[in-house]
Amino acid sequence: MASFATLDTFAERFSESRVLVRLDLNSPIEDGTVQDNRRFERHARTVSELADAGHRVVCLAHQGRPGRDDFAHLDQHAEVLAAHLDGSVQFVDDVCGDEALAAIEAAAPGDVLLLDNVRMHDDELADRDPADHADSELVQRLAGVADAYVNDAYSAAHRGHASLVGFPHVLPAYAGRVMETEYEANSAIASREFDGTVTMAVGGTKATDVIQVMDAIGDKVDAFCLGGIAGELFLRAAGHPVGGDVGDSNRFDEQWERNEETIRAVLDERGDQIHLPLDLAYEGAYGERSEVDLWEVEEKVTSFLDVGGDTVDAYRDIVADSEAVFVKGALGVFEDERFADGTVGVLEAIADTDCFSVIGGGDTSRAIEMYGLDESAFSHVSIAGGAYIRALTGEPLIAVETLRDCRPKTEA
Ligand SMILES: Nc1ncnc2c1ncn2[C@@H]1O[C@H](COP(=O)(O)OP(=O)(O)O)[C@@H](O)[C@H]1O
Ligand SMILES: O=C(OP(=O)(O)O)[C@H](O)COP(=O)(O)O
Repeated sequence: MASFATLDTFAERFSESRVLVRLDLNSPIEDGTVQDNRRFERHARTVSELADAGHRVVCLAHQGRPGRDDFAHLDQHAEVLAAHLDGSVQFVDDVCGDEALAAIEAAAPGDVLLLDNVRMHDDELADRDPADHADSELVQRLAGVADAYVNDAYSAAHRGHASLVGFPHVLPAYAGRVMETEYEANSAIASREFDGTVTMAVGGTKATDVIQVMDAIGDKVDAFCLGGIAGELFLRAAGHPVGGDVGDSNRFDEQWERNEETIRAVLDERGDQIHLPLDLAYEGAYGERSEVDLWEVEEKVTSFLDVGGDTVDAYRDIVADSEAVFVKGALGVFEDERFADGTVGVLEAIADTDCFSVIGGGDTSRAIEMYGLDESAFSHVSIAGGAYIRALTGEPLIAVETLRDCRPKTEA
């Protein structure tokens, strides 16, 4: 059991408090617009529970990574979050400066504030252990105007960043409803045994997250079906001239350098479990979806945006024969209908069987409503990606560990 304190005990101890609530609102941004997704809807339940009880709710969250094109302020996030609440959300254009402190001090019972992207403050991503993060300016200044801290950001709980691990050392700390339910669901899955084939479809952009735990998950998974960035990186290790950056792309070479050794080792040891794309899809000269057989690729000159039709058929067959299927990340750029075949093909194949299934990846679950699939066809739709696959290996999540280790003494 997690044995962290939850909002049940928070409610017994605090009234009309100033509470810092760490959410994970990290979202896709298309043409400059933040896309609504399950993270807003689920975190809104935690925020509503606290605001309705009369607490002053001060939300902290991040968006993207510095230097990436999805690194952004959180003004739009405040609007999207407000749309899921009965009341409004005041965006504060500051992380922990005087403006932020003044806004927190001026908040009235039931108010909801969202501070700016915590990754805009250098302390957030500094390479420190949790106790040192607790001494940082970011944590000290905000803790000085707050009564308690709630961590609801399960999907970022694998990161040891200041706003995730610093506050429990200096404030009474509780798990929010999303943290509690995702933790329970994913821990239960980790301890479950399956008799038949267990398959994991792996895609998305954060190949590093999955590659780093693939060896550990490999003992539980019989078949990996690879697509997205990870698929191409494994193809590169297998000797194909793909898996590198072309044009403006900056997803491949950096992840290849960080993970080449691990990818080669995993391929060597677990080659029989790994299914790689047989063909790939790209945008043709007239904007149409075009496909190329893997063996015909002599040089990568354009970005591949999906797995090809033969691959989709092969992966569908594997899913159809599976007793459990886990999805981590989309197999292609499903937001563009032309490149949704891989992602949607696998999701449809899962929905057509009665296998146990978990769909994870910050963005991937959006494909469920975008393509008219029924959420009830899946056993669990997680709003986490990297955190959920780590949980499947049984590896601890640092922010969960910190909540547990710093559990308020009155509730031990
Ligand atoms: N070949 C690809 N090239 C670029 N982006 C891709 C590719 N395949 C999948 N994606 C993107 O990956 C995202 C899925 O991300 P997500 O499920 O959150 O996993 P991750 O957290 O690993 O990025 C989607 O937005 C999709 O557009
Ligand atoms: O979206 C997230 O993770 P996910 O894509 O693995 O679900 C979290 O917000 C963590 O973000 P990060 O991977 O930039 O640290």
